[in-house]
Amino acid sequence: MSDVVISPALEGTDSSLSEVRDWVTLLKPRVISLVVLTGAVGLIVAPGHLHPVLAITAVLCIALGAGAAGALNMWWDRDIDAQMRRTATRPIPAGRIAPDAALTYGIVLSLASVGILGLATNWVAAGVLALSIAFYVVVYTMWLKRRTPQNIVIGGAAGAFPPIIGWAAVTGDITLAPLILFAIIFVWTPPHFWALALWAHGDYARVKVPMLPVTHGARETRRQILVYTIGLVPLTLLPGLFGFAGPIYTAAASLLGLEFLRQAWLVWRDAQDAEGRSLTNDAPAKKCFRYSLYYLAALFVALAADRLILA
Ligand code: HEM
Ligand SMILES: CC(C)=CCC/C(C)=C/CC/C(C)=C/COP(=O)(O)OP(=O)(O)O
Repeated sequence: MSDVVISPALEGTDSSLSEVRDWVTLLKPRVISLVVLTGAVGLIVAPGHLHPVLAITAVLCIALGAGAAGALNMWWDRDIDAQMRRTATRPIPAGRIAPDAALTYGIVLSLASVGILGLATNWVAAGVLALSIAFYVVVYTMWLKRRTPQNIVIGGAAGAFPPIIGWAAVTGDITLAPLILFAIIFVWTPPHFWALALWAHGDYARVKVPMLPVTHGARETRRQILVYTIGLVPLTLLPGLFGFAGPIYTAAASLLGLEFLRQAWLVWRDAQDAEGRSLTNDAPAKKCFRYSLYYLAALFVALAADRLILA
């Protein structure tokens, strides 16, 4: 067996690489990917034309703004993140990034994303980006998250703004169509998050964050997931009914919606003990959470495909 000798120069590269990785982690890159997709689709389906360079700049600003909001969320939540298994290794609780540095980073990136978007497109889009950052950081993270189980119902609006931002970047205004896209993400968020909270509730209970499964139990959470999903599916048919999406989107929304209903139904029907706790290690809830991500991505891709193919 040969010993691997790492030269000091390579060690340096290694540590600066992991430092870069930590700064990227602060932006919650995996969550951002779906935010970027919904924002980009808002931009694609909006009537009118934006120069490709400006369109790419707008999408990058949405990503940067959402990432900055994620960094500010992690700065504020560093105390509870340190105590939750899922979040304890994040850069701030693990001591790899100083809280003050993360705060500065989040503020600078927020200002930069809003400023650049305003200069590159218009101040309606930039204003909605600023609003969504404020909604996620102030309304959800600082105010509602630790106070009420309705935290993600109200605070979830933050993540529903990106299609409006994309649309407004092209048109400079906000009409019924982007508001419907907002409503779809708004109603999608509770089943998305509560499916995860069903099996992560131990973490939330430990840090006294009043997520629905902690305050109202697993059975009520399953019921709410089903109720919101039943509300969501007809909402996703509105783009077709209002004439800004065609048959590709409507067919996709129907099929994807039926599967989401089936997943939510299986969560509701999951084998439970007397208190409604899962006897299957929350297998249906885990599947439903994963499906929620696939669902929203596929729905928005179908909307864009409809517009690009049938245009
Ligand atoms: C207040 C509303 C929301 C809450 C509380 C929430 C919560 C969560 C949580 C706790 C996770 C687990 C992964 C992690 O540790 O980061 C997660 C994953 C995810 N969320 Fe949400 N979410 C919300 C809204 C959204 C929205 C609006 C989107 C995009 C449109 C989104 C996209 C995603 C994606 C893509 C993942 C998977 C990340 C991965 O693969 O690790 N979420 N969400
Ligand atoms: C344009 C813009 C600002 C978009 C961002 C909006 C957005 C996607 C918000 C929700 C994302 C999310 C992972 C929330 C969870 O926060 P949490 O604190 O409950 O989760 P955690 O415990 O994993 O930190």
